[in-house]
Amino acid sequence: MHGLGNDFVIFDGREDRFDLSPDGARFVADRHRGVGCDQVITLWPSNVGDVFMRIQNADGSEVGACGNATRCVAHMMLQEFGADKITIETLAGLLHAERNGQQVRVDMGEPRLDWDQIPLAREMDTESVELVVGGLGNPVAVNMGNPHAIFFVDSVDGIDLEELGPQIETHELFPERANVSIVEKRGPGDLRLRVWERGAGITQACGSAACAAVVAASRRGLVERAAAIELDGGTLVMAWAEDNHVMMTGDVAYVFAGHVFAPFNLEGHDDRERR
Ligand SMILES: N[C@@H](CCC[C@H](N)C(=O)O)C(=O)O
Repeated sequence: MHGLGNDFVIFDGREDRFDLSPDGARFVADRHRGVGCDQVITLWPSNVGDVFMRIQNADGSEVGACGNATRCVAHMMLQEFGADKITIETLAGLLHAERNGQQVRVDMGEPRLDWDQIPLAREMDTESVELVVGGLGNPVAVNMGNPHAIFFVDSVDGIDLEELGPQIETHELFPERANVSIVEKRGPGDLRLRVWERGAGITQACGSAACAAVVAASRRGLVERAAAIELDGGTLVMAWAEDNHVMMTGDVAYVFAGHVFAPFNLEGHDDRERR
């Protein structure tokens, strides 16, 4: 599936508890050798929600949050259960999702804003982080179940995110690395966002980055706790509600790729050569 072009391979491991190693996830996500995706998602049974969603980045790392995959999995489960609401457990907590017409709305939970919750390497104001890399400086840091650095710029065009993204992702200030966003205010309640994702690189969209962006822009007084966020792959409607929860609404899409799996041994080995 994909959410605004941020694409996923989703394994249903609810019955056999299918478990993919970091190497296996890297292989599946590889766009040349494997199927190719930004994140690999595995569904497991949950004791507290309708389903547990495991998230592995294209580099094999396991993470706590993925907004776009949450919408996709929510849509699958809403269809399967014939329900209007669903709960999804992740490493970061229990998320609630519901139908919103053809779209899915997810309560992405509460942002964490203290320096040691991001986490940063040392104490500082997360609304103005002491960091300058290339032409980018003073990001807002937000944790949405995963760490985000949000840089506000006059124009997102012409910024070399391929060059600066990895430098910031792996900067010593972020002991767990960081997702890196550049945000331009295009109008009242209208933000343009480009993202370099931790463990995946440039993606067409990042739901948790959109959450972090509406929180960061609100803290800086650029929006009034709500925004339409325009990503490379489409638009997400975001709100940071008065109860401190971040609400995300957007599209999902199915990509039927079952036949692509046939040549692969999913333990992480490509056995096409033997066939
Ligand atoms: N694409 C996701 C975020 C996936 C995880 C992220 N790369 C991380 O390492 O934290 C989204 O839509 O939120």
